[in-house]
Parts: sequence; structure tokens; C-alpha cells
Amino acid sequence: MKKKSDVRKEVLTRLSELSAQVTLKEQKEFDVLAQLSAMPEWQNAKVIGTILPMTKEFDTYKIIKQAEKENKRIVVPKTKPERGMDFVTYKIGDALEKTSFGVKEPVVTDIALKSEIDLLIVPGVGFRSDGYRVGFGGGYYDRFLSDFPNKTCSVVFQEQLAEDWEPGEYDLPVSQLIIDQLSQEA
Ligand SMILES: Nc1nc2c(c(=O)[nH]1)N(C=O)[C@@H](CNc1ccc(C(=O)N[C@@H](CCC(=O)O)C(=O)O)cc1)CN2
Ligand SMILES: Nc1ncnc2c1ncn2[C@@H]1O[C@H](COP(=O)(O)OP(=O)(O)OP(=O)(O)O)[C@@H](O)[C@H]1O
Repeated sequence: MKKKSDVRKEVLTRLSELSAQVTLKEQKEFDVLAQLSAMPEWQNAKVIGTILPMTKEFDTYKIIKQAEKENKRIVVPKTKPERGMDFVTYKIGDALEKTSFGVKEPVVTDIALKSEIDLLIVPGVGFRSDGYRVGFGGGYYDRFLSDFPNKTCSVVFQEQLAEDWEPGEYDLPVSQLIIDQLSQEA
């Protein structure tokens, strides 16, 4: 059994390697996007929660562009003191500011109610196949998910799968993982 901190380190190394393979990473992202946008929960969603990505993360701009094409409202996190987050409307081109952690957040804050977010795409570093996740260690999503009423999923590279660790008392699984189907040799 591994510690969550070791899983985080191990997966971040694999994500660095994947980020260097720009074309492979993009192919994986388009593969996952195709699976995601075929889901009934995506098709029925009016409001979708996602993130603004850092370099090693899944390029969620692909997801945001697809959602805009389908006239869906996109909301992304705006962090607050005490490890809280609001989800605020984001459209491509909106003004952003960088937090001390290095994540971009919208300047303007048009906050969505939790119950308005039909589908929340939860970020993470490592994932067990049953949906338990290791994040960057902020605990933001574990807090947010504790009373989130709607569908959750995560978009995941095969490189992020890590089974050999035990979730902690606050950890909550996402209800569905969407994993790239590209073979490692592709
Ligand atoms: N792209 C993206 N946005 C996201 C997340 C994410 O995983 N990915 N988050 C997913 O949760 C939230 C931000 N996550 C964070 C996780 C950890 C720390 C953190 O450890 N902060 C340190 C200080 C770091 C610094 O300022 O350099 C600390 O608070 O001690 C901050 C934010 C919201 N936005
Ligand atoms: N619902 C909660 N209430 C109080 N503390 C919490 C809650 N959820 C998580 N925490 C605390 O937050 C800290 C970070 O949690 P953890 O290591 O699980 O973060 P993570 O899953 O990697 O990050 P994130 O959820 O932001 O992606 C831990 O100390 C944990 O005890």
C-alpha cells in the first residue's frame, strides 16, 4: 500500500513524461472528449463545471470549446479562504488572474449555485479505477463534493491510474472515470 503523497509524486512524473509527447497527449485528449461528449449526462447538461488547466493536466480547453459549440454554460473554480471554492462562469477570452498556486481564475465572478452544475468534471492527479482520487493536496474538491448533488466524472489519462493506496476519511470518489483508450505504443 502506498501513501497518497507517493502516489501524487509518481503520477506527476508520468504526467511530465506524457506532456513531453505533445501529439500523444492531444490524441488522448480528443479520445476522451469523444467519449465525454457522447454521454447522456453531457448531452443533457446545461451547466458544466471544469477547470482552467495547468500544463501537465488534461487540456480542458478542448472540453470548454466543445461546450461553447453546444451553447452550454461553463463554470470554473475561484478559490476562497478556508479552502472553499465558488464556481464562476467562464467564456473563452474572459480576463483571468493567476493565483499563488499557479492556477488561472476568472476576474469577474458570476457564481453558479451548486445545484445548477449538472455535470462536474473533477480534476485529480492519481485515480483508482473505482473513482477515488488523489489531488494536489488542497482538499478543495473533497470539501466541495461533500454536499454536491449532481453527476461527477473525471477525465483521465491511463498514466494517472494508481490502484495501490487507501482513501482517507474525507475522500469521495467521482461517479465515473473517462479514460483514454489509446494503447501506450500509439
Ligand atoms: N487547474 C486546476 N485548477 C484548480 C485545481 C486543480 O487541481 N487544477 N484545484 C483542485 O483542488 C483547486 C486549486 N488547488 C490547490 C491545491 C493545492 C494548493 C496548495 O497546496 N497551496 C499551498 C500553497 C501553494 C503556493 O501558494 O505556492 C498551500 O495552500 O499551502 C492550492 C490550490 C482549484 N483549481
Ligand atoms: N470535507 C472536509 N472537511 C475538512 N477537511 C477536509 C475535507 N476534505 C479534505 N479535508 C482535508 O484537506 C486536506 C487535503 O486533503 P487531500 O489530501 O484529500 O486533498 P486532495 O484530494 O489531494 O485535494 P483536492 O480535493 O483539492 O483535489 C487534508 O488534510 C484533509 O483532511
